[in-house]
Amino acid sequence: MAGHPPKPPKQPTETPKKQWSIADFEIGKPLGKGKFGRVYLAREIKSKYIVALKVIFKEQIDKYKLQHQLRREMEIQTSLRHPNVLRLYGWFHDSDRIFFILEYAHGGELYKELRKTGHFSESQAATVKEFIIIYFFDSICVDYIASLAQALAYCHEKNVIHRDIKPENLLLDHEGRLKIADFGWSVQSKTKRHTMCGTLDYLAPEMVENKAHDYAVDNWTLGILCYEFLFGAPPFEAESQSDTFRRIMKVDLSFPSTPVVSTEVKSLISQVIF
Ligand SMILES: Nc1ncnc2c1ncn2[C@@H]1O[C@H](COP(=O)(O)OP(=O)(O)OP(=O)(O)O)[C@@H](O)[C@H]1O
Repeated sequence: MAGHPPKPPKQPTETPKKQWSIADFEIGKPLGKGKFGRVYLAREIKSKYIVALKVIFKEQIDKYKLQHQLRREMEIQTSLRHPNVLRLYGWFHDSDRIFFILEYAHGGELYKELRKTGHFSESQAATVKEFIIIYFFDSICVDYIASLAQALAYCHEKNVIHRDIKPENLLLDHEGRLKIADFGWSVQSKTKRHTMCGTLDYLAPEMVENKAHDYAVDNWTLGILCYEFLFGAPPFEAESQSDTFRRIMKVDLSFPSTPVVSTEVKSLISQVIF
């Protein structure tokens, strides 16, 4: 079951209007556990295509009244097609569970990679030139920040705001390519939104204050992640949530003396986190 076929014979979506069921899959090892269910490695029996099957318990969804959020996640993630956005091929359900058929990210969480190394070198995170080119002039991406910037630019073009970009929601495929996952907090909207969501450390001031916000909140997070990739911790980390809140509101940004990071990159981060 383990392993990833280099050239899958057929993707689950290629059969039009197929009604999937659990009988179509062989279930393999557990890949992880989320708040509302578990994720398993799985293989579609007919095509032998390897996927990740996310199993969510309806009881939990009902309990926390998350039906709308889940439907939004399904609709948004199925509609997105970008090399750095994790594919949601389809979904199905039985009497008590909902199943998401997801692209399998063989490399797991970027978060674990970050925790292993402590921080990335500047060239791993992205060169300032590449970052600017990718984000503002839409050129080729070479690494994490650049990939993320490009994927976010794509989402924003489609009026999708992710709103919960953080290392835990970034997965890596078998080639180490970054994939944005977990569109549970995302919205598709041209107008400003009001819902407070996401993890405090990565939230923009307008989000922590529960004010109207738009795609700029994802760009803010890009700056936060760039900082975390380079220094190993997000810039406004504090002992308590209220201290983090205060630091975000003041944009209390400082750069540690080590690891050594170029002035250009520091200045870029300061500009993104304005
Ligand atoms: N497509 C995938 N490929 C490989 N591993 C995955 C995939 N999706 C999830 N995982 C693993 O399973 C874990 C749980 O994923 P899941 O999306 O359920 O949880 P989560 O990120 O905590 O989301 P939520 O906040 O919605 O509970 C992830 O942290 C990751 O390690």
